[in-house]
Amino acid sequence: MLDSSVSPLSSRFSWLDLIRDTATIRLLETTVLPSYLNACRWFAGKARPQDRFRIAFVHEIPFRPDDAAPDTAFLLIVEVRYAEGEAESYLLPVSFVATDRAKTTEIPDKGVLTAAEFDQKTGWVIDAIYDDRFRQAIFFNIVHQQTLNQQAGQIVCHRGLGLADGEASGLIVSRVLPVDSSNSALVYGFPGEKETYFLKLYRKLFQETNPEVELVSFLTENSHFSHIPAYAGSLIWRQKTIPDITLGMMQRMVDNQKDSWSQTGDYLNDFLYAVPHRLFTIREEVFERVELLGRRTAQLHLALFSPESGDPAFRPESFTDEYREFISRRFESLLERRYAMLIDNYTRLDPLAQRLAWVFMEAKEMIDEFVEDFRNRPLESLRIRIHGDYHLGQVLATDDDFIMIDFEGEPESSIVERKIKHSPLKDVAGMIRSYHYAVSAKLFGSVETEKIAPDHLQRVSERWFNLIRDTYMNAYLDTIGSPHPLFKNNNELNFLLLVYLLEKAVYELGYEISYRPAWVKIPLKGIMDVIREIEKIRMADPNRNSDVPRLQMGLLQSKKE
Ligand SMILES: Nc1ncnc2c1ncn2[C@@H]1O[C@H](COP(=O)(O)OP(=O)(O)O)[C@@H](O)[C@H]1O
Ligand SMILES: O=P(O)(O)O[C@H]1O[C@H](CO)[C@@H](O[C@H]2O[C@H](CO)[C@@H](O)[C@H](O)[C@H]2O)[C@H](O)[C@H]1O
Repeated sequence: MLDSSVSPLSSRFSWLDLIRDTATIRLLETTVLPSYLNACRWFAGKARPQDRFRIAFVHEIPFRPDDAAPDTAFLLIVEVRYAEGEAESYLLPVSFVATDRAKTTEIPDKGVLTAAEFDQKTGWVIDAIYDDRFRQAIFFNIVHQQTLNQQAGQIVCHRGLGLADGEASGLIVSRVLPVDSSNSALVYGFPGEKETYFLKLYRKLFQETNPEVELVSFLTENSHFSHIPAYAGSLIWRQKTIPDITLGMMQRMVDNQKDSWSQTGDYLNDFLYAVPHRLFTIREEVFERVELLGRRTAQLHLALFSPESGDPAFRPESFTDEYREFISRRFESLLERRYAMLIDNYTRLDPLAQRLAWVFMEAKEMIDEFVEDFRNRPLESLRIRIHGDYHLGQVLATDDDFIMIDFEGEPESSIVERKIKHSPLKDVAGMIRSYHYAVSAKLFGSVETEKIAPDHLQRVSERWFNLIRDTYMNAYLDTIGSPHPLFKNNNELNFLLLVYLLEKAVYELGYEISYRPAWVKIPLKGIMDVIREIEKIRMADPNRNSDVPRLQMGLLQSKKE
């Protein structure tokens, strides 16, 4: 599998001296890393013109001495500079696997950086996640809470409550989880038993503790919340003068068959098959699952609502002027970008999406007025830390329950933005949008319904969605209990839910124009539902500004209607 005809990178130094080997570092920066990173799924800079790859720091993670000779992996902190915009830093652990060892190690092609020769020893420089010695070393360091001194600061390993005392002292086996995502996942287990630990190695690094570590450790150690995989530890790069940088986090491994997006898709199949027969079927089991997710979501928010917390990061806050100004500005700028994207891509949209796009553009003034209302209206509900990127794909379905994962926040937001407290209704809106996606994607993307008129499909999916949304929402609110300081009253609750639903659907619109043009109508329909509600609120308000035009719903009719 490893191609021995590739001409190797050659150094007179030994691998252990990589930090001093400036010529090899240079060569890696100029010839190896650009092509390697651009082929990695987790490298987010592929679409940006790149200026330079620089190995900004090298940390050493010695292996445990299972060999006669000491050996080590290096954590490369690779800084990528672009023609425009901010530079980014990525974590790339590397190890050197000599030719004889390579024969007995399973290394996928995508894990090989280059063939190499160090001090006359030939072999391969690989992404160290594919080297069991590295995986073992990381696990050992977390279990034993090691601190490893480096040229720049320290690598500090923290052990969490999810790693039971004594449990991890025996032999452990490990592998790389074959999920291609924005990070890398390593899993660990005891021989002959189910895998027990899941370690996420973050690839894109931020100068701040990753919000995921803050939330998961708080939920495990402070709230004892059992519907996340318990926090088992983390890997931190600590320096005196700048905030901690999180390199990895370990949690308990969850035995799951699929995530809730796939599970909801399965449930929707029954519904889909009945549509051509003009039957409307939802099994009771589906309502029970949706109700359970509503309850679990509320329990998550109750676990994050911590008025007594000594930690200011988790203390509830009010809707300050700053917060409202920040959200309003971010929203206005998002709207501008989305209108521009729609205009640029209008001709690529299908007729239904085009009609929806028209109504959205015609409603601009009404939406502006709604955002302005959010900016100025007094609000007495509270804001807390939330999941931040909550949708069906972030909830694993176990046999009879749910486990929530991926607390990193919105991928497009900066790390500081991801730590801002919001109303938990932002998460609720994320899940509601996800149910809307699930039914729309199923009905509009399946052969069973391809001959059915889009307007009819729209009505059928709306019926399913309304029932599911209400089931989820009722279970959520029942569990939160009323009155609750998180939500001042029903008026505020309904208003805030509309704000976050609109924001989420407008965000999704950009994602779909860029990645799945056939799905653009899904967020546009979500936007439509919200602006209909806004219109109702306006009409009921005697002080409304009558200059703002009414919603042009007539534009939604297809010609034959
Ligand atoms: N604790 C866990 N136990 C088992 N599988 C998990 C666990 N956490 C995540 N996964 C699996 O790994 C995938 C990626 O995890 P996620 O947290 O979403 O990482 P990323 O931020 O890289 O998308 C998930 O979709 C899920 O299949
Ligand atoms: O999970 P990510 O953090 O990568 O989120 C991005 O991709 C999601 C798609 O995978 C996208 O989510 C949208 O599509 C989902 C179905 O594929 C749906 O369940 C979500 O409700 C919808 O928002 C997400 O917006 C994007 O940030």
